[in-house]
Amino acid sequence: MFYPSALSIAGSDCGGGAGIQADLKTFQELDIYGMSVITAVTAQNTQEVKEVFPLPLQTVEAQLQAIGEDFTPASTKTGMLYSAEIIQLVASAIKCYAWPQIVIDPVMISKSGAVLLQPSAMDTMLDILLPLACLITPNIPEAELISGIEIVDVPSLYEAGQRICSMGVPHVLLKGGHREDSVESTDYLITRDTYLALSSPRIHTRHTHGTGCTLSAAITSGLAKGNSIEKAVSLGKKFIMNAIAYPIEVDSRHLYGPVNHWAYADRGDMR
Ligand SMILES: Nc1ncnc2c1ncn2[C@@H]1O[C@H](COP(=O)(O)OP(=O)(O)OP(=O)(O)O)[C@@H](O)[C@H]1O
Ligand SMILES: Cc1ncc(CO)c(N)n1
Repeated sequence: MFYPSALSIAGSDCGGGAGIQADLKTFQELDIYGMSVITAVTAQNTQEVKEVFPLPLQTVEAQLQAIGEDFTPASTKTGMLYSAEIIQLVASAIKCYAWPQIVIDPVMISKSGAVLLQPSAMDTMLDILLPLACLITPNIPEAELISGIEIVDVPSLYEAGQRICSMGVPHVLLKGGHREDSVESTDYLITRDTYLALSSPRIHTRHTHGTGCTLSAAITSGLAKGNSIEKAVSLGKKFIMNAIAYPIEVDSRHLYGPVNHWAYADRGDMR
């Protein structure tokens, strides 16, 4: 029996709240052996992404190959992929090494507005990466861009999720973190013919840097341990709820403070 392992293919956030850093902290906290393939280095803090440096394709390819030749991660998540060329390398590695349980967090734009996926790369992501995944976790603006449907209420949200399923992915977790009008923060797990609403109280907080990355890494951890998608998503929701609800103050200058990666109440249930 092997120890559960997971791989994150994503960008580096030197501020430690999002990207690869959030993913590895989450894997560690959930007792997963974490691995990383870095696609880009960002110079960012809680206030803004100052610069984005995509890594040379050869550097990304060499990391994918090194992992593929020696490990089979039980599950893999993708985050910031930046370009069509990087997406092509990632899709080839997933197929070549037959990595199972792929979760796509379709990171496009940071909270401060920086481009983390070139607009021209979206079609490549949808055409060649999406069909390899078991789950995609868009926020509302990302789901609107992918589906071409404006989300104004729950029926249009459901329709957008179903449209994305019809593009070749069996499950869509459409995250409601951007619906600021609501008293609940509800995410919807959508398949071609069902949907499940997962709600938690909406917390008024500045500490939302890295919420999406942390949620998808927690779900990927649940999958690595052999849980169903439904169970892994519900465990992930619990993890992010606690990470937002019990913030840590790392520095008073922070704009969007980081979430707390080691703050969930019921560790027994998560582990
Ligand atoms: N203020 C909040 N209170 C409670 N839950 C929240 C809040 N903001 C976000 N969440 C939850 O955090 C998770 C991530 O959602 P969100 O929509 O913020 O993702 P995201 O926009 O992809 O994040 P990121 O900006 O890190 O890419 C979801 O489960 C969402 O419901
Ligand atoms: C590297 C990276 N990935 C994802 C996010 C989330 O938006 C971010 N801010 N930075």
